[in-house]
Amino acid sequence: MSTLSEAYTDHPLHLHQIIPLDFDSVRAVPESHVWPNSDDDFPPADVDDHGQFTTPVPVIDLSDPDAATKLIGHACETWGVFQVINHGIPSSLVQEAESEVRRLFSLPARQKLKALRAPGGATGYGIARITPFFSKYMWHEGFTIMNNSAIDHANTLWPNDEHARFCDVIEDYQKKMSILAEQLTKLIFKSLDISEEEEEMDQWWVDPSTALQLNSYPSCPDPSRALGLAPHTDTSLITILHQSSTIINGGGLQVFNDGVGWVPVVPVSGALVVNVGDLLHILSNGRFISVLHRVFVNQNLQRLSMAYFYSPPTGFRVAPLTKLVNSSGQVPRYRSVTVREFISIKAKSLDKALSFIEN
Ligand SMILES: C=C1C[C@]23C[C@@]1(O)CC[C@H]2[C@@]12CCC[C@@](C)(C(=O)O1)[C@H]2[C@@H]3C(=O)O
Ligand SMILES: O=C(O)CCC(=O)C(=O)O
Ligand SMILES: [Fe+2]
Repeated sequence: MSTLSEAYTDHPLHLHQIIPLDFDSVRAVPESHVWPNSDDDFPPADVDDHGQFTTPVPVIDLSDPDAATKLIGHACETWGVFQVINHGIPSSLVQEAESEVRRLFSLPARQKLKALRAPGGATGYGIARITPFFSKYMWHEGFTIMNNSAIDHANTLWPNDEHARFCDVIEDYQKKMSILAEQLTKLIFKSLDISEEEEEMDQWWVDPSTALQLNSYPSCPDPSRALGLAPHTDTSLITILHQSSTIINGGGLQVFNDGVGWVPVVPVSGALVVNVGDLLHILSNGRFISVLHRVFVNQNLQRLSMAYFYSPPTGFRVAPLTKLVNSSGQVPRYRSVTVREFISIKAKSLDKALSFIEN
């Protein structure tokens, strides 16, 4: 059985597509990082007299899972994203993890480069994998963790015993995220009226593909000319995201909603953001939207986020769920692909990946 990190080895990148800028040393946005002005499409969504968005991203309370199921199904169908509260992850753990992430990105650039992602590798320090698809670089640095890779990289980042706290907190965070991801996936299937036993999923729950992506968006001398993360959809089944509470006027994470436009995902205290990814879009035969999202940056504040990507095992075949297609009299919109195959298609074609597997 291949692992998630092995799925990326067939798609090596060049070092200039991995090494982040030394953000501490720049006083202006270099030409390589200047994006055309996107003021034209922001703020597009309607705002009321108090400056509140009239169509905010749904916030769902998980303390009553039965009540949440319908709301989750509706949010996946209309937005492809929602925020969850009362999700059972202790806020102290989330805060500790955020402060470890801050400690990591506060290291000097030369130190962080010791944990640089290898050209054919999947884990470690570096810029977003989607970089080669754009002519400009993003105002972003990331650190990708898969399975136990945090330990190896943390040893090089903090050669003394300062890595232990980072490893312990991150391990605990990954464990709790995997429980929540499984719970959310089961609720999502329930909302589709699919029970987990119907689709041979035993192996799925035992050996899901998971990754934790730590993101830093350093403060930027001219945020109107830079972009934190370019528009993309996640390859995952679902992504669970914690964002630091920095409220960035007109910035931070934004999601695209057809008919509404780009809408900010305003941080709600204690909430986690849940995105529908491409694999759930395929399984639901396009009913659930793989949400397009992007990140803007701020002049004074660094923004941090932690994204937990949850997918079936890499060898698992993903196709529109039979029961769903049969019961609604639809035809399957997508052919079946293994998770590994889809990662490979996405690595080569990014936003065209779904159309490449369309029937
Ligand atoms: C499992 C993964 C999803 C991801 C690629 C990765 O190997 C780890 C990083 C993830 C990330 C984070 C930023 C946006 C994104 C598109 C990227 O370039 O790297 C996602 C990838 C994804 O969802 O495909
Ligand atoms: O930082 C964010 O809010 C979004 C991060 C993201 O989209 C990702 O890691 O895929
Ligand atoms: Fe994303």
